[in-house]
Amino acid sequence: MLPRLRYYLTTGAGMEAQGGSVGAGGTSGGGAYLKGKGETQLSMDRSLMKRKISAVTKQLEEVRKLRKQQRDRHYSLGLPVVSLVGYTNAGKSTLMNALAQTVEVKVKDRLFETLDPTRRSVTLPGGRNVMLADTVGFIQRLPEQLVAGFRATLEEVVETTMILHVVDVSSPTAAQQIASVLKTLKRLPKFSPKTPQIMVYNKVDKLEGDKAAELERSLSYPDPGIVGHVQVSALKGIGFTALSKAIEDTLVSHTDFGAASMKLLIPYTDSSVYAELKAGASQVKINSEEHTSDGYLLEVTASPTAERMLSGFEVSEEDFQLISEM
Ligand SMILES: Nc1nc2c(ncn2[C@@H]2O[C@H](COP(=O)(O)OP(=O)(O)OP(=O)(O)O)[C@@H](O)[C@H]2O)c(=O)[nH]1
Ligand SMILES: [Mg+2]
Repeated sequence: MLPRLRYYLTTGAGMEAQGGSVGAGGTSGGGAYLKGKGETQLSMDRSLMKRKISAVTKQLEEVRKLRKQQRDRHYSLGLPVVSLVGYTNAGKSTLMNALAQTVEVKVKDRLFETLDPTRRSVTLPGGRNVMLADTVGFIQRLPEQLVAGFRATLEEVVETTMILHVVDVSSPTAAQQIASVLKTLKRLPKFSPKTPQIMVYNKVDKLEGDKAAELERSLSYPDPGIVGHVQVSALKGIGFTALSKAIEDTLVSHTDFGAASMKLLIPYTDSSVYAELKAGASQVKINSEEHTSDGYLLEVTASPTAERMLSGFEVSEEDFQLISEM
C-alpha cells in the first residue's frame, strides 16, 4: 500500500506545482484567460486532485490505525522497535529485506508479516530479537495538505526504540537529504531528539576507492541523537555484521530495552575482566560498583551475549547485600 501512497504523494506534489492551491476550496480563481474549455479542464483536474487527496488521507488513517494496533501487540511481545527512516530511494526497504533474509524469522511472527510487510522480527547475531520497521521515504516539498497525514505514518518513529537513518551515499545530494530528514524528525510532535540514531551509509558498492571514508568525514552531523555510523551495501550484503553489532550495542548502551540486570562479584585475581568492563565494553553498562574485600562488586546491565559470558561471576541478590554490608 505504501508505494501506492507515495505515488499519490508525488503526483500531488507535481500537480500543486503546476496548478496552485489544490484542495483549497476548488474555486478556479484564475484570470480571464482561464475561461472556457481550459477552465473546465482545470476544475476537473482540481476535483480529481481533491478526490485523490481525500482517498490518500483516508488510507493514511487506516495505516495509522493498523500500525497502532500492531504497535500495541509488538510492545506486548516486548521487542525493541528499530525503525528505518531516510530519504526516498535511500534503500530502506532493500536493507530491511536483506537483513530479514540473513537471519531467522520466527514463525510466530509470520502473522504480522502477512498483515504488514513493513514489519519484520529478526534475531541479531548476538541473540537479541528486534522488530525492524520500514517507513515511507521522506520527500522534500510535500504539499501542505498532505503533511499532517504523512506525519501520521511516521508516528511510530516517535515511539521507536532506536532509528536507523539510511542514506544513499552515492547521491550527490546526500548531505541535503540527511539535513532534510533530521529536520523532519525534529518537527514530529513528541519526538525525542535523544532517540538513538545510527547513520547507515548505504550503497557503498557504488563508491570507488576510499571515497567512502572521505564521504563519512564530510557527512558527520553534530546531532545529539546520532550515536554511530556504519557503511553498508544493502544490495551486496556488505557491512551487515557491523550493522547488527551497532544495533545491539546501541540497545544496550543507549536504551534500557531487554538488557539483563546482573549483580557480579569479580575477584581481584580476575581484575583483567574488571578492567575490560571499565574500558567501556559496549555490551555492558556499569550502574554501580564497590571495591570490597572479596573483589569488585558490580551492578551491571548486560546484553544477552555479555550475560552469558559473565554468568560465572554472578551473585544472588542476598549475597550481594551481604558482601556489600561487610
Ligand atoms: N547499488 C545499490 N543500489 C541499492 C542499494 N540499496 C538499494 N539500492 C537500490 O536503490 C533503489 C531504492 O531502494 P529502496 O529499498 O526501494 O529504497 P527506499 O529507501 O525503501 O525508498 P522509499 O520506499 O521510496 O523511501 C532500488 O533500485 C534498489 O535496488 C545498494 O546498497 N547498492
Ligand atoms: Mg521503501
